[in-house]
Amino acid sequence: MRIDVVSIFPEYLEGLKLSLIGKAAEQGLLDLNVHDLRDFTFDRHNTVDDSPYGGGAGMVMKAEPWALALEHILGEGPRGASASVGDHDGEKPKPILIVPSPAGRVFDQRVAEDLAGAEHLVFACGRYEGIDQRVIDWAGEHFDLRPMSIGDYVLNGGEVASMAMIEAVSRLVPGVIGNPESLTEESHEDGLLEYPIYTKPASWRQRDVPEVLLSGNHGAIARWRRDRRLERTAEVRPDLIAKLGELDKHDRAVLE
Ligand SMILES: COC(=O)c1ccnc(N)c1
Repeated sequence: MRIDVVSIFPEYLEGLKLSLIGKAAEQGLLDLNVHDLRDFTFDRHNTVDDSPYGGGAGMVMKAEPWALALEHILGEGPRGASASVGDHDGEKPKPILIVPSPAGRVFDQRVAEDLAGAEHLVFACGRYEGIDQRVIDWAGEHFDLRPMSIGDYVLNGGEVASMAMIEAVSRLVPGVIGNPESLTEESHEDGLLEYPIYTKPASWRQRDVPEVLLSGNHGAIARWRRDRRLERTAEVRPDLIAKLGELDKHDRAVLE
Protein backbone atom coordinates (compact mmCIF):
# COMPACT_ATOMS: atom_id res chain seq x y z
CA MET A 1 0.00 0.00 0.00
CA ARG A 2 1.18 3.48 -0.90
CA ILE A 3 0.31 6.30 1.50
CA ASP A 4 0.96 9.98 0.76
CA VAL A 5 0.39 12.77 3.27
CA VAL A 6 0.43 16.48 2.40
CA SER A 7 0.87 18.96 5.26
CA ILE A 8 2.44 22.33 6.12
CA PHE A 9 3.83 20.56 9.19
CA PRO A 10 5.47 17.41 7.74
CA GLU A 11 7.41 16.94 10.98
CA TYR A 12 4.05 16.18 12.65
CA LEU A 13 4.04 12.87 10.77
CA GLU A 14 7.51 11.80 12.02
CA GLY A 15 5.74 9.46 14.47
CA LEU A 16 4.82 7.23 11.54
CA LYS A 17 8.49 6.29 11.23
CA LEU A 18 8.38 4.63 14.64
CA SER A 19 7.29 1.20 15.85
CA LEU A 20 5.25 -1.16 13.70
CA ILE A 21 4.28 1.33 11.01
CA GLY A 22 7.90 2.45 10.67
CA LYS A 23 9.09 -1.17 10.45
CA ALA A 24 6.43 -1.95 7.83
CA ALA A 25 7.65 1.00 5.78
CA GLU A 26 11.24 -0.24 6.07
CA GLN A 27 10.11 -3.71 4.97
CA GLY A 28 8.31 -2.25 1.96
CA LEU A 29 4.85 -3.32 3.18
CA LEU A 30 3.93 0.36 3.26
CA ASP A 31 5.25 3.02 0.87
CA LEU A 32 4.90 6.08 3.10
CA ASN A 33 5.55 9.56 1.64
CA VAL A 34 5.12 12.89 3.43
CA HIS A 35 5.03 16.07 1.34
CA ASP A 36 5.45 19.68 2.53
CA LEU A 37 2.73 21.78 0.91
CA ARG A 38 5.09 24.76 0.90
CA ASP A 39 7.28 22.90 -1.61
CA PHE A 40 4.48 23.68 -4.08
CA THR A 41 4.59 27.45 -3.57
CA PHE A 42 6.95 29.75 -5.45
CA ASP A 43 6.63 33.17 -3.85
CA ARG A 44 9.19 34.58 -1.42
CA HIS A 45 7.08 33.72 1.63
CA ASN A 46 5.89 30.31 0.42
CA THR A 47 2.33 31.52 0.89
CA VAL A 48 -0.30 28.82 1.39
CA ASP A 49 -3.23 30.88 2.72
CA ASP A 50 -5.23 34.04 2.19
CA SER A 51 -8.30 35.78 3.65
CA PRO A 52 -11.77 34.27 3.06
CA TYR A 53 -14.09 35.66 0.36
CA GLY A 54 -17.27 36.84 2.07
CA GLY A 55 -15.33 37.88 5.18
CA GLY A 56 -15.07 36.00 8.47
CA ALA A 57 -12.29 35.15 10.90
CA GLY A 58 -9.18 33.21 10.02
CA MET A 59 -7.50 32.29 6.76
CA VAL A 60 -8.23 29.82 3.95
CA MET A 61 -5.69 27.52 2.28
CA LYS A 62 -5.10 28.58 -1.31
CA ALA A 63 -6.09 26.21 -4.14
CA GLU A 64 -3.02 26.22 -6.41
CA PRO A 65 -0.43 24.77 -4.00
CA TRP A 66 -2.84 21.94 -3.19
CA ALA A 67 -3.54 21.18 -6.85
CA LEU A 68 0.20 21.13 -7.63
CA ALA A 69 0.94 18.84 -4.65
CA LEU A 70 -1.86 16.43 -5.57
CA GLU A 71 -0.87 16.43 -9.25
CA HIS A 72 2.70 15.64 -8.19
CA ILE A 73 1.43 12.64 -6.22
CA LEU A 74 -0.79 11.48 -9.10
CA GLY A 75 2.19 11.62 -11.41
CA GLU A 76 4.17 9.43 -8.97
CA GLY A 77 1.30 7.01 -8.40
CA PRO A 78 1.59 3.22 -8.88
CA ARG A 79 1.33 3.92 -12.59
CA GLY A 80 4.70 5.63 -12.66
CA ALA A 81 5.73 9.17 -13.56
CA SER A 82 4.34 8.91 -17.09
CA ALA A 83 0.75 9.18 -15.88
CA SER A 84 -0.79 12.55 -16.49
CA VAL A 85 -3.40 14.00 -14.14
CA GLY A 86 -6.74 12.33 -14.59
CA ASP A 87 -5.17 9.65 -16.79
CA HIS A 88 -7.49 6.96 -15.41
CA ASP A 89 -8.27 4.78 -18.37
CA GLY A 90 -10.01 2.38 -16.07
CA GLU A 91 -7.20 -0.10 -15.56
CA LYS A 92 -6.49 1.07 -12.01
CA PRO A 93 -8.85 2.46 -9.33
CA LYS A 94 -8.39 6.14 -8.55
CA PRO A 95 -6.28 6.84 -5.47
CA ILE A 96 -8.43 7.50 -2.40
CA LEU A 97 -8.06 11.10 -1.19
CA ILE A 98 -8.93 11.40 2.48
CA VAL A 99 -9.61 14.94 3.65
CA PRO A 100 -9.73 14.92 7.47
CA SER A 101 -12.61 17.18 8.50
CA PRO A 102 -15.16 17.45 11.33
CA ALA A 103 -17.70 17.67 8.49
CA GLY A 104 -16.67 14.30 7.05
CA ARG A 105 -18.17 10.83 7.29
CA VAL A 106 -17.24 9.18 10.58
CA PHE A 107 -14.15 6.95 10.45
CA ASP A 108 -14.60 3.65 12.27
CA GLN A 109 -13.24 0.11 12.20
CA ARG A 110 -15.40 -0.85 9.23
CA VAL A 111 -14.02 2.11 7.26
CA ALA A 112 -10.48 1.12 8.35
CA GLU A 113 -11.06 -2.42 7.07
CA ASP A 114 -12.36 -1.07 3.77
CA LEU A 115 -9.40 1.30 3.32
CA ALA A 116 -6.91 -1.44 4.25
CA GLY A 117 -7.68 -3.05 0.90
CA ALA A 118 -6.83 0.08 -1.09
CA GLU A 119 -3.71 0.39 -3.22
CA HIS A 120 -3.08 4.13 -2.75
CA LEU A 121 -4.27 6.45 0.02
CA VAL A 122 -3.59 10.20 0.01
CA PHE A 123 -4.22 12.36 3.10
CA ALA A 124 -4.70 16.12 2.66
CA CYS A 125 -4.07 17.82 6.02
CA GLY A 126 -5.92 21.13 6.08
CA ARG A 127 -5.07 23.91 8.50
CA TYR A 128 -6.47 27.37 9.26
CA GLU A 129 -10.21 27.52 8.42
CA GLY A 130 -9.80 24.85 5.77
CA ILE A 131 -9.00 24.40 2.08
CA ASP A 132 -10.55 26.42 -0.81
CA GLN A 133 -13.62 24.37 -1.82
CA ARG A 134 -12.58 24.43 -5.48
CA VAL A 135 -9.64 22.13 -4.66
CA ILE A 136 -12.02 19.59 -3.17
CA ASP A 137 -14.30 19.88 -6.22
CA TRP A 138 -11.31 19.57 -8.61
CA ALA A 139 -9.87 16.64 -6.64
CA GLY A 140 -13.17 14.79 -6.96
CA GLU A 141 -12.43 14.43 -10.69
CA HIS A 142 -9.04 12.79 -10.08
CA PHE A 143 -9.46 10.92 -6.81
CA ASP A 144 -11.98 8.81 -4.95
CA LEU A 145 -12.73 11.69 -2.56
CA ARG A 146 -13.44 10.82 1.10
CA PRO A 147 -13.94 13.69 3.62
CA MET A 148 -13.45 11.83 6.92
CA SER A 149 -14.04 12.69 10.60
CA ILE A 150 -12.50 10.84 13.56
CA GLY A 151 -15.26 12.02 15.90
CA ASP A 152 -17.47 14.94 16.82
CA TYR A 153 -14.87 17.49 17.87
CA VAL A 154 -12.65 20.06 16.15
CA LEU A 155 -8.86 19.97 15.82
CA ASN A 156 -6.45 22.65 14.56
CA GLY A 157 -5.42 20.61 11.56
CA GLY A 158 -5.76 17.29 9.80
CA GLU A 159 -2.38 15.83 10.86
CA VAL A 160 -3.45 14.14 14.12
CA ALA A 161 -6.55 12.68 12.47
CA SER A 162 -4.45 11.45 9.54
CA MET A 163 -2.00 9.71 11.87
CA ALA A 164 -4.87 8.02 13.70
CA MET A 165 -6.44 6.82 10.46
CA ILE A 166 -3.10 5.75 8.97
CA GLU A 167 -2.34 3.69 12.07
CA ALA A 168 -5.82 2.13 12.20
CA VAL A 169 -5.64 1.20 8.50
CA SER A 170 -1.97 0.19 8.25
CA ARG A 171 -2.17 -2.28 11.13
CA LEU A 172 -4.76 -4.22 9.12
CA VAL A 173 -2.44 -4.55 6.10
CA PRO A 174 -1.21 -8.19 6.02
CA GLY A 175 2.26 -8.51 7.50
CA VAL A 176 2.26 -5.21 9.40
CA ILE A 177 1.18 -6.82 12.67
CA GLY A 178 3.45 -9.85 13.15
CA ASN A 179 0.79 -12.13 14.57
CA PRO A 180 -2.61 -11.67 12.83
CA GLU A 181 -4.16 -13.41 15.86
CA SER A 182 -3.60 -10.08 17.66
CA LEU A 183 -6.25 -8.54 15.44
CA THR A 184 -9.00 -10.88 16.56
CA GLU A 185 -11.23 -10.08 19.53
CA GLU A 186 -10.06 -6.47 19.60
CA SER A 187 -12.51 -3.73 20.41
CA HIS A 188 -14.83 -3.09 17.47
CA GLU A 189 -13.39 -5.95 15.42
CA ASP A 190 -16.65 -7.89 15.80
CA GLY A 191 -18.93 -5.30 17.39
CA LEU A 192 -17.85 -5.90 21.00
CA LEU A 193 -15.27 -4.14 23.15
CA GLU A 194 -12.20 -6.14 24.18
CA TYR A 195 -11.95 -8.21 27.37
CA PRO A 196 -9.74 -7.21 30.37
CA ILE A 197 -6.14 -8.38 29.97
CA TYR A 198 -3.56 -9.44 32.61
CA THR A 199 0.07 -10.54 32.86
CA LYS A 200 2.53 -11.57 35.62
CA PRO A 201 2.58 -11.38 38.59
CA ALA A 202 -0.59 -13.41 39.37
CA SER A 203 -1.07 -11.27 42.51
CA TRP A 204 -0.23 -7.56 42.55
CA ARG A 205 -0.93 -5.17 45.43
CA GLN A 206 -3.58 -7.60 46.80
CA ARG A 207 -5.26 -7.76 43.39
CA ASP A 208 -5.32 -11.26 41.86
CA VAL A 209 -5.67 -12.34 38.24
CA PRO A 210 -9.09 -14.06 37.78
CA GLU A 211 -8.65 -17.76 38.66
CA VAL A 212 -10.14 -19.00 35.40
CA LEU A 213 -7.24 -17.43 33.46
CA LEU A 214 -4.78 -19.59 35.43
CA SER A 215 -6.85 -22.76 34.96
CA GLY A 216 -5.63 -23.80 31.53
CA ASN A 217 -9.26 -24.59 30.69
CA HIS A 218 -9.43 -22.95 27.25
CA GLY A 219 -13.19 -23.36 26.91
CA ALA A 220 -13.84 -21.74 30.27
CA ILE A 221 -11.34 -18.97 29.46
CA ALA A 222 -13.02 -18.24 26.11
CA ARG A 223 -16.41 -18.16 27.80
CA TRP A 224 -15.13 -15.85 30.59
CA ARG A 225 -13.58 -13.51 28.02
CA ARG A 226 -16.74 -13.28 25.93
CA ASP A 227 -18.82 -12.63 29.07
CA ARG A 228 -16.51 -9.79 30.06
CA ARG A 229 -16.71 -8.35 26.51
CA LEU A 230 -20.51 -8.42 26.62
CA GLU A 231 -20.61 -6.82 30.09
CA ARG A 232 -18.06 -4.13 29.18
CA THR A 233 -19.83 -3.30 25.92
CA ALA A 234 -23.24 -3.11 27.62
CA GLU A 235 -21.81 -0.77 30.27
CA VAL A 236 -19.64 1.51 28.10
CA ARG A 237 -21.24 1.31 24.64
CA PRO A 238 -24.86 0.09 24.88
CA ASP A 239 -25.34 1.47 21.35
CA LEU A 240 -23.08 -1.32 20.05
CA ILE A 241 -25.15 -3.99 21.80
CA ALA A 242 -28.17 -2.81 19.87
CA LYS A 243 -26.27 -3.46 16.61
CA LEU A 244 -25.33 -7.06 17.45
CA GLY A 245 -27.20 -9.83 15.69
CA GLU A 246 -29.30 -12.47 17.47
CA LEU A 247 -27.57 -13.43 20.79
CA ASP A 248 -27.70 -16.97 22.16
CA LYS A 249 -29.35 -17.83 25.50
CA HIS A 250 -26.10 -17.59 27.47
CA ASP A 251 -25.16 -14.18 26.02
CA ARG A 252 -28.65 -12.86 26.74
CA ALA A 253 -28.36 -14.12 30.34
CA VAL A 254 -25.03 -12.30 30.75
CA LEU A 255 -26.66 -9.05 29.62
CA GLU A 256 -29.72 -9.36 31.88
C1 LIG B 1 -9.00 20.19 10.89
O1 LIG B 1 -9.45 18.84 11.05
C2 LIG B 1 -10.30 18.60 12.09
O2 LIG B 1 -10.63 19.47 12.90
C3 LIG B 1 -10.82 17.22 12.20
C4 LIG B 1 -10.43 16.23 11.28
C5 LIG B 1 -10.97 14.96 11.43
N1 LIG B 1 -11.85 14.66 12.40
C6 LIG B 1 -12.23 15.61 13.27
N2 LIG B 1 -13.13 15.28 14.24
C7 LIG B 1 -11.74 16.92 13.20
